[in-house]
Amino acid sequence: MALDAPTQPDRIVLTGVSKTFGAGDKAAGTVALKDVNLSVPDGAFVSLLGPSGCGKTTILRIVDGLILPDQGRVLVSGATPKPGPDMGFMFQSFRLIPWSTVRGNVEFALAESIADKAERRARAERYIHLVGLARFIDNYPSELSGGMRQRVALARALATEPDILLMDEPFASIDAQTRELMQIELMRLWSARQSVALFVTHSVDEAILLADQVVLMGPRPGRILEVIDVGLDRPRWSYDVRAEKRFIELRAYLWDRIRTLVLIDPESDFFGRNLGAAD
Ligand SMILES: Nc1ncnc2c1ncn2[C@@H]1O[C@H](COP(=O)(O)OP(=O)(O)OP(=O)(O)O)[C@@H](O)[C@H]1O
Repeated sequence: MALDAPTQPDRIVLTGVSKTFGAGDKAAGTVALKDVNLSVPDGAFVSLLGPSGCGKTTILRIVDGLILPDQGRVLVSGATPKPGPDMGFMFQSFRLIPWSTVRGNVEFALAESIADKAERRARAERYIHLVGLARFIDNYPSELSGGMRQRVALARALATEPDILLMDEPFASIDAQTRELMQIELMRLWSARQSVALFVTHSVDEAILLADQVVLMGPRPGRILEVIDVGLDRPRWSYDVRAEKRFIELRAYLWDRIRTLVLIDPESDFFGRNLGAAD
């Protein structure tokens, strides 16, 4: 993927990556990724968009080193990826420590990277405040709503201030108003640090709003169909980006592509439906 500054080194590189789950002697398995090539330059924010089951999460898990590809090569910062404090991730199945408070959950994530207790506490408080949970800092996860728990997980992922952020639908169960505020906070943090972000979302608007590039993925077997440069000015919170002609065109284009992909996927619940036709 070329950015405005072509001299930027690629921070994440996937070359010919394929992954099949559950392939055994008898079972053929599920092909999650097929020959995926992706290069993410330093400082880029990339959204992964595509129908359910197209392999978006699998890409994140391969990039963070939690699963290995069957074929192909993955390089993160020039080396084989492995989880560590330079990588922050927030997955759909984020797990909070139930017997620990909001503060305790975020501080725990910092245990490895910040030795000084006071510094760790200050950092945790800063991010808990940032996700709007200052009033709930001493509450336990069971005392929070689903969206609030998701915000704790977000604070935990951001607090380590990682060079690479891997986020799997981090705002999925957050209410619409809070989600907009969280998007702005994420953009602010990302632009201050210029870390690399790989962001999975089902929201076309969110994908465009946040990213430098939108990677459109196709249904099974998971492939990258297109990489689109968003090309909207930053900072995007300083103007009504959704009213821009470019935003409206991109949204219409991506919606049309995704709708078509869902309707032609035989494994989709909406396969073959004539959506939009009058009854
Ligand atoms: N651990 C696993 N074992 C078996 N199959 C798996 C596993 N993980 C993923 N898959 C399958 O691989 C395919 C890709 O899954 P993945 O979660 O990457 O898709 P996705 O695009 O993130 O989906 P969604 O948008 O619904 O979260 C799917 O068919 C899924 O069922």
